[in-house]
Amino acid sequence: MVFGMKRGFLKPSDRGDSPAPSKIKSTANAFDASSRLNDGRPQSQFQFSETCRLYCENPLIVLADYRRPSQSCLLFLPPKNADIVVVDSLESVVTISKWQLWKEPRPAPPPDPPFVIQNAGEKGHGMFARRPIARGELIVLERPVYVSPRIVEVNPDQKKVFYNATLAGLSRTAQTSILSLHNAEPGTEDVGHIRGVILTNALAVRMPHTEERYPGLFPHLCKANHDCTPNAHYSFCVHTFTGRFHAVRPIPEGKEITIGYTDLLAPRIQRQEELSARYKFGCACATCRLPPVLAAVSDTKRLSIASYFESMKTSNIPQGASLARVKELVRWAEEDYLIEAASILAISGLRLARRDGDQTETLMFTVNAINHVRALEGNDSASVATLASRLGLSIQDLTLILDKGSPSASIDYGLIQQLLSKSE
Ligand SMILES: C[S@@+](CC[C@H](N)C(=O)[O-])C[C@H]1O[C@@H](n2cnc3c(N)ncnc32)[C@H](O)[C@@H]1O
Repeated sequence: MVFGMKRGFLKPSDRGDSPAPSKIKSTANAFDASSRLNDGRPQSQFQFSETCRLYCENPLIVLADYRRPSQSCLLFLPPKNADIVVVDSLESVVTISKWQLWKEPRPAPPPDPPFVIQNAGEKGHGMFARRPIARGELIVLERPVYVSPRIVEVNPDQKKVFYNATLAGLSRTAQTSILSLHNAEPGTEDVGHIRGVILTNALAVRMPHTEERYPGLFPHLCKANHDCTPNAHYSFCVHTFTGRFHAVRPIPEGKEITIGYTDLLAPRIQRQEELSARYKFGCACATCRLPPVLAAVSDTKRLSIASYFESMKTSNIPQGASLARVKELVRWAEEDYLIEAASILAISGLRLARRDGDQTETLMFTVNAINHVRALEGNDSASVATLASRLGLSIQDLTLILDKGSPSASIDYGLIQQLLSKSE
């Protein structure tokens, strides 16, 4: 579950070094192969000299800086078909190269992609619905082409070489997709294009070997524009190493598919300031264009939810929280299609109801939470399975219940009761 993750987690102030190539050289010309690292020897056994450069074919690993073993390395995956580059320390690169997931077949995108990338006027390119998309439908699923930690340690003299190498190992298609991403960061020409590209486009990637989320670049996902009431949700599935968008409400054919880049619970003025500072645009979405009275209502609702979340930081069940208040906040979140917030609130509500021994409310909140998590992350989400198991219901039973009607209002609670009594 990706509660709380938002696109803008990588700020210019904490980005470290993320420059890049102005010219892409072929990998073979950029480095001398002088050592190999495919026999699993611990990195401490390697002799690093200032000019040491390293190649491995399976998978291809290029050690681009070498003075300290912890410094940044590149890993191109999968072997001989480099559609992903991972930048990390040597220790991590060795670990990553051994992930089982590279041996498994690559996850397939939806067979009939419901989106198209096209001109979005002043916004540049954008993602649009090719056909009507249902709530909870998987819109796009893809692996990142470029993943790096937030702070990349590179010797200043070697930055250009290093960042040239990061792209040089990729397939032509993957290179082209990175180079076609928008760069909203001025003044990055000196170190190359990719620094600004990461700042403008990065989405959070969960790495199986660390709690840290890494910035990742995706060919299609990064083409989606922002809306303060987005109709799609980004999540990252660590088991398949894929980023996904799901529709959080029905999207009509031709409508733009949008995600939230910033904290959607912040008031309008704050959202606009952040979008302007980081992404260099003034947001003119429908929520930002609300007349003053309605804008104030929208801000109040969002701030109230944010304040409840703040109080959840000290306790899962905040002091003084009541079922009535949580229900009201869920309703507000649903009215504004803030589905991620609605799902977190519903989970909080179910905890509260359980504490109070209120079985009916526990059931209602659990189903409500499942319904929203399904919209955010799809039926195969681990969070859906966890919530379903709390009810003692199978995913099939749940699907039967929830697919009778997508809005939470039309959930068939009678049927749930029936199934629950059957499973007891
Ligand atoms: C991740 S890119 C999105 C794809 C981009 N539009 C493109 O052409 O590749 C982010 C950039 O898109 C533009 N953008 C995104 N959402 C926007 C919006 N709601 N209004 C205006 N520009 C937007 C801004 O230039 C922003 O820096």
